[in-house]
Amino acid sequence: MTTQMRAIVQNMPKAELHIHIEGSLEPELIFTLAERNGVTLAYPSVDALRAAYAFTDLQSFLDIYYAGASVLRKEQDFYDMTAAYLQRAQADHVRHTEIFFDPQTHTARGVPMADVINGIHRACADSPLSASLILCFLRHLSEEDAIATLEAALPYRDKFIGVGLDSSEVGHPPEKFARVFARCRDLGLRLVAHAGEEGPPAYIETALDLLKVERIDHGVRCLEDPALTRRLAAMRMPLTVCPLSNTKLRVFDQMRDHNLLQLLDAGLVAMVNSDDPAYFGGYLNDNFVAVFDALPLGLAHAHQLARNSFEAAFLPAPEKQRFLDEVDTYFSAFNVV
Ligand code: HPA
Ligand SMILES: [Zn+2]
Repeated sequence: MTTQMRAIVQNMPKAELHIHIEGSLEPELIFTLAERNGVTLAYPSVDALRAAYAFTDLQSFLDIYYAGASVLRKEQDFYDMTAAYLQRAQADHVRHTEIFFDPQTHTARGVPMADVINGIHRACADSPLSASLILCFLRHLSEEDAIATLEAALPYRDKFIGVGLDSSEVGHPPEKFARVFARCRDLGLRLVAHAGEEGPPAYIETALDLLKVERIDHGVRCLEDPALTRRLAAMRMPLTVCPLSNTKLRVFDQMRDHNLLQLLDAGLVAMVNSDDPAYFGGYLNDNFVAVFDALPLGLAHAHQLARNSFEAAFLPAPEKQRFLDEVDTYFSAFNVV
């Protein structure tokens, strides 16, 4: 990528729609919080912890990700983690972000739901960024556990806009959560699910048909099924693609093997996200630079990715339009609108 192209992509207004807040916990903050809370870590130093970030698949990452999250105990811990992410996102010209959080990881350790949600929400309220929260159910746990988690979160219903589904995908298909997603739909919550990251295209189909999700997180394996790909394009179903995550977790061996360009060429509403930036080697602009360096993507693709990020956002129509206009105005300086 040229220096000019790099600057254009870094400075363009964008939305981030696939970021797990626990995945923004940097090793330095893990050690600070461990000390503050009297938690003993299995690693003697920041460098030793960082050295353990050598993943072979999703599960090998999740084991370390849940261990890192164990230092989060108090409302202020959740606040500090979220405030750090929001500051970093601002530096990457993120205008709007929809943040995933995994309450079961914390409530299982005895942290009150109130402290999880209030800490993350308070940091969002204190930030100049537009930010909303999406509560994710851990799919390796039971649907009963997800239902109990939803009930525990309902007193804070005004502090999150939707629900998602994450953690170990293979062996935990969307249909396992059909009833809790139906309940969330009745409550007026927005619905998303991780599907087609490590799992087969059939999981994308059941996420659409049985969970009735409005976005697919990852979804990169859809291209294995041409009929599904056409369906996703026709319904303008967004895919929240995470390039650095996909290479670190070996969904693709190398960035030059990533299918982002094929997804865009198929007419899919794909955009770039960071997933778990503290673990995968970078925040949103690092993902843009990595994928633009490896693939033949140009100015028109950058414009499309920025537009897609706002089109896919759960924002009221006037706000969404203002962001889309901001994107078009930004790119009009380069003659590609
Ligand atoms: O990429 C992911 N996939 C599934 N679960 C997750 N939890 C954090 N990141 C991920
Ligand atoms: Zn994810």
